Amino acid sequence: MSFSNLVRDMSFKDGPNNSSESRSTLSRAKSYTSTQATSVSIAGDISSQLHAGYSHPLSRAWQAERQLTKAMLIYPLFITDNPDEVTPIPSLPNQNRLGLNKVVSFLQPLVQQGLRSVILFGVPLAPDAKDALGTAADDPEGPVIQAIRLIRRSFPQIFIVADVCLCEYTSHGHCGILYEDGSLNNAMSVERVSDVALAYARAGAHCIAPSDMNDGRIRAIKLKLIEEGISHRVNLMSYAAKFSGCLYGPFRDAAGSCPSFGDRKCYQLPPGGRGLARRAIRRDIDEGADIIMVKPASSYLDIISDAKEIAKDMPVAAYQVSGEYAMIHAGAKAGVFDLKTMAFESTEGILRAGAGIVVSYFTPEFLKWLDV
Ligand SMILES: NCc1[nH]cc(CCC(=O)O)c1CC(=O)O
Ligand SMILES: [Zn+2]
Ligand SMILES: [Zn+2]
Repeated sequence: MSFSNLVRDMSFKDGPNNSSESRSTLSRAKSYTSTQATSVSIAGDISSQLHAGYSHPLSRAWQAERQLTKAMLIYPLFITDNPDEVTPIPSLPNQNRLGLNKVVSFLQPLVQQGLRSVILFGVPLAPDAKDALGTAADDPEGPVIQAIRLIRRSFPQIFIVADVCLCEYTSHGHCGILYEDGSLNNAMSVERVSDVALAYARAGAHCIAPSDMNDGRIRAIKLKLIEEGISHRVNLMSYAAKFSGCLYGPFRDAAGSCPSFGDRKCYQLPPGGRGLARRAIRRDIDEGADIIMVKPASSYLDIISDAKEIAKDMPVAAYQVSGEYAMIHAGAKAGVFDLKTMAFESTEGILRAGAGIVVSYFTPEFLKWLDV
């Protein structure tokens, strides 16, 4: 057995009960080494000793630059226009669509456990709710605007993020307004999206998070907030690096926002597009974003790390999206791993990459798990 193998072997005996055994094993290892490999210096021996850093849960926790805290979590909520509804979302285990009358009782226990922030998505269910312009998005009687008002009244300490997009409200399910040939009319979309953003901000949202991905939307929203005189109290979180891919399926189920034709590849980033992501991050900083978001999270840790490098003086958020959450649940159900362990491991990866804010469907669980 080589010296390094022998030492690695010893790593399983590092509990307090094994310390004397470990010491004697170490001296045996040393004498073995001194006859077999005299070139190993004492300095080499010292620098090879790392396990002291992870022999105790607290010294293990200290190895992380950033440890998950409740304040880092934003919890996604799906609000319907059907006031008494609480409907489980089949593809998103443990998540529900909520009607307005259910929001307060649903949030109450979570707020007590330390919930600090929610991100709101509207889910119009009424049969005539959708049209080509997504008119319902900023309906003053619509679920998002009503939920913003309600949550501000009921839980003044909660930081309310309003996702802004048209896809939940357009008849075609795309994230903007379309030309007749079905392609995205960027100019009209930006105009519409920024109007919706302004409506959410006026209603009292602390943070506007446009996920539509139209070019120039951050600047347009920022200018409208300034013009309105509310830019000092409304934070702008850009989904700057949002990749197209197959991880949004359960969300589109939940929000009823699946495009009726085509896909979103012409306005969300291609999964290999690291350079485009870096350009989008720089652009959105220039246009006035206050927080940069990367989405999805776990398959895009390099992008999170790029975001932290490019936006080093800003908070960076990561969205562990519906498909990632559903995958972890499926894996746990199949016995691949333990749910809680994997929820922590995936989130720690996201923090390690550079995020300081995590949008997570695990938020209610984390609020409990972080207490013990
Ligand atoms: N613009 C819609 C939107 N806003 C947030 C998500 C994804 C969230 C998730 O999957 O959890 C999506 C889906 C999409 O772009 O199709
Ligand atoms: Zn959208
Ligand atoms: Zn959206």
